[in-house]
Amino acid sequence: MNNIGVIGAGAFGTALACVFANGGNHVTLWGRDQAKMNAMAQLGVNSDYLPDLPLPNGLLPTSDFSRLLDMDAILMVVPAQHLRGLLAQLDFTKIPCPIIFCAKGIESESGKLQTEIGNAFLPDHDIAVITGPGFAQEIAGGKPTALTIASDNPVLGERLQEMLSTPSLRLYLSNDMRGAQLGGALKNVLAIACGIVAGSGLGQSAQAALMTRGFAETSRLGLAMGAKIETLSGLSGFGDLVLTCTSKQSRNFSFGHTLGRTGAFSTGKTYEGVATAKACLKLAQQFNVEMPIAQTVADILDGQLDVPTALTSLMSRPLKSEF
Ligand SMILES: NC(=O)C1=CN([C@@H]2O[C@H](COP(=O)(O)OP(=O)(O)OC[C@H]3O[C@@H](n4cnc5c(N)ncnc54)[C@H](OP(=O)(O)O)[C@@H]3O)[C@@H](O)[C@H]2O)C=CC1
Ligand SMILES: O=C(CO)COP(=O)(O)O
Repeated sequence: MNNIGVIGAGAFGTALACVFANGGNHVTLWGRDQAKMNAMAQLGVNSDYLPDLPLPNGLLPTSDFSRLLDMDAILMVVPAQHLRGLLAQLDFTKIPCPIIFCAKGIESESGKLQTEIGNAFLPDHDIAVITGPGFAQEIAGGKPTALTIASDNPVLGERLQEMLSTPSLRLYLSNDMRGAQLGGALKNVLAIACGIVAGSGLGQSAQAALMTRGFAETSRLGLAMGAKIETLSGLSGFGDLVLTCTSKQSRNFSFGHTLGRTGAFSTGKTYEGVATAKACLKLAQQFNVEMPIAQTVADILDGQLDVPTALTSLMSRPLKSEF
């Protein structure tokens, strides 16, 4: 039994907290809003994000950061654009345990990955990444899920894999944190694109084409940035792309679907692909890689392209060889 901390009490943080508690661990789930965390502790449910799932025994919701002093590992599960602000506020000097980054996004202003931001604030901490195909609702409900745990340090990676795997959550080990994060972040941009195509009624053939060419785009950027093709083709890349680009359970896909169907931009939920589309363009430029799908999504989101024009321009690009 381990002491596991989770920072970020949204859908995914709560789901991970549930699965670790159901696996027999002591879990402390930290959220920034005291009233919400008190209500969660009293009612035994996260009414805002996972209202249908009672919290298991062994899970302590709190807004008191000092409750995280004695953890074996802490998972950071706040949306990617808010990681920097949160790390600037929280003091980890008395918390020496490994920190695991779980958000799927790239910081739009800087083009930085979560671990790059993490390293800047926590240079002395061991760090790792958890990512891969899994919806919070299903994970929290104990449905079987396989995710990737990535760390540069193989000893740490194995220790965390052992510590955090449970009967319903199978963690596969990787030493490619960069590839794992890129795959998880870019699939959200592609899910918006696939949602637009589906919502516009263009058919599943177009969706398959977009997913495949989107994967080619992800691989081009990933390889240019030093990621491994095995990682990009694994759970954290191809696996999550398949899940997210084909399911209305995905917020990013649904965002795109509504946009394609009605022309309206949804608000009020975490749509990581929106900010990450912008970040992709920075990285594409920096690494001199062509990313026409990410560019098109970013242009639509910026209001520079309407959906019909965007689709025509993608289809009328110069003909080229597949590889
Ligand atoms: N949901 C899912 O199925 C999965 C999500 N992920 C990833 O996990 C990450 C988190 O997503 P998810 O939990 O679903 O998001 P949610 O929208 O469900 O929850 C967001 C959480 O972040 C907190 N938060 C928002 N803004 C800030 C801020 N400025 N500072 C501190 N905390 C903040 C919210 O707190 P408050 O309630 O107080 O606003 C809330 O606890 C994303 O990167 C997502 O891609 C990964 C796999 C699956
Ligand atoms: O990352 C996810 C599934 O693996 C969840 O996707 P959404 O953020 O689009 O809901």
